[in-house]
Amino acid sequence: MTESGQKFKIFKFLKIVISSLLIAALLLFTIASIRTLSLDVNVGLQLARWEKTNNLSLVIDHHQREELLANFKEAIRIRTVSFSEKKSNTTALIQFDRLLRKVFPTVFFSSLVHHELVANYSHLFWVQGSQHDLVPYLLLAHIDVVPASEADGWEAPPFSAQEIDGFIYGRGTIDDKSPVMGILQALEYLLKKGYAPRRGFYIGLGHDEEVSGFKGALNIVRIMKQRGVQLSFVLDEGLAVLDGVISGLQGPAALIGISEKGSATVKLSVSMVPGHSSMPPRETTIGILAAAVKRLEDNPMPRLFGHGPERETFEHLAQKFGLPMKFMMSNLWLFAPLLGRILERKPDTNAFVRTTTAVTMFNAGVKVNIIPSLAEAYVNLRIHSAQSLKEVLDLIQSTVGDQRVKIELVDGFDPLPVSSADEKSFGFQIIKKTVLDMFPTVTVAPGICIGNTDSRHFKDLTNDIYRFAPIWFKPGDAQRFHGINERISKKNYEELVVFYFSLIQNCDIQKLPEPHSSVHEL
Ligand SMILES: N[C@@H](Cc1ccccc1)C(=O)O
Ligand SMILES: CCCCCC(=O)O
Ligand SMILES: [Zn+2]
Ligand SMILES: [Zn+2]
Repeated sequence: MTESGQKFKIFKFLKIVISSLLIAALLLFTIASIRTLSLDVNVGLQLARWEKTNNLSLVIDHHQREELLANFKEAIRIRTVSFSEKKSNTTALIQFDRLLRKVFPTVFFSSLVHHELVANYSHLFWVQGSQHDLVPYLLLAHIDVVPASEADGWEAPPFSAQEIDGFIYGRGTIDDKSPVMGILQALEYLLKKGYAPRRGFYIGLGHDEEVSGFKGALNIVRIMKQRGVQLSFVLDEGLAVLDGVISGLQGPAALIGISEKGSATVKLSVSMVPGHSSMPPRETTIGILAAAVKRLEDNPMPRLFGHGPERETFEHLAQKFGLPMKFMMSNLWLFAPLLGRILERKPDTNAFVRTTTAVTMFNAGVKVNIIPSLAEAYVNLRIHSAQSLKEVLDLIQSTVGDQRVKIELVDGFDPLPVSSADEKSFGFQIIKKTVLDMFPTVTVAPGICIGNTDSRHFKDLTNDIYRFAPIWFKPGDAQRFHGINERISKKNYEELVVFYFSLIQNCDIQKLPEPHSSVHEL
């Protein structure tokens, strides 16, 4: 072959190689832009700036992981105890404010974030979104904790944040400082990475949730109402990931609270003329009140299992039970009464069955040789969604059945409205997606929050209030709530940070995809 013939052949070969490379490059670019476009539609702009990820270790290094745990421990050590509506540890609340400013500088100095103190010790953050037509949401948590005494049997001092077997022990580790610190830590990392939300959102941190929220949360609501704020949804503390807690349930279940029980705190009192204990009446004030309290405990409120949002919970979870429970849960129309009798056997599942009655305080007597002039007891009830506050008070009246016992309602409210949880429910689906992205084996179901939260104050600002944090509860862990040895594993705390880290990004979605697609494709 002549030299020119060879050159021509080489030229032709090169031409083919270059054009195929160009076609391949074009093809790759097209695929990548379709994927980015589709993901962009689903998860917002930040992909353009940096890859969205659920994996914290892709975002932070080992040193930062140590740092986030140190920040959390420091928060636990500050004794932000609420004793009563009138008595809080304000020094600790001020210390806590200083801690937040110290460990989350990017949050406090970002031009995207507006921070204000509310009622001196609560915090309201507004994180501006680039797309003003997207309705904002609220992440809610509380700084205050209930009292704790090491003498009650703690394995580690309740404000030490001591590590034992990978768990951080302390009051507030689950209720509610892990969400407080988890939300802000997630935002700190997002802002540091150059993330800017499309959908604006609020972060509310109340300082008196454990004693009603009338100063913190209620003032945050007042400010929001003054500014005409409407919310897409609220996510507050509440239910969790239950793993082995509901007997017979195969695998962990993330229950997202779509309502919460009502509450009533009732004061019972008996008074009579005091006297010398050497000449006692047949019954003293203590005896009369004790008998009344005993009648309340011996006559629990009626079983209402299946008449509230718990119905949806068990219908969602039915497939995760073995027979016969699966059959029974799929036919609650027939088996609800029987299931109620099964679930009422344990305190944490009895709370799904009825209005619960807890005698929590009993005070009487001043001296061993004086007939007590006054005996007082407080009863705390959490009202099932199918009952009203008035019905409960009437039942207490009839059960006590003794004119000598004075009955007073200290504070109370009806069960809360039920939030949406269908495939069109933005907040529910975003929370569900975020949970499933992190814990693919978990079953997500709507649930009734058996305790009460600050979120109830926000019911005029949104129809959709959810009570959930991805805190992992094994059997017995529910007793740590307001109990002894409250704790969270280091791993679970990091998961909380990732959860909020992902949730904030997932909320940038313009709108939910059509219902036919699985939640995972959001
Ligand atoms: N969250 C606490 C305190 C509280 C009680 C009642 C109403 C509101 C808040 C609880 O559920 O016990
Ligand atoms: C049990 C779920 C909510 C409890 C709220 C609290 O005790 O702070
Ligand atoms: Zn609490
Ligand atoms: Zn709480």
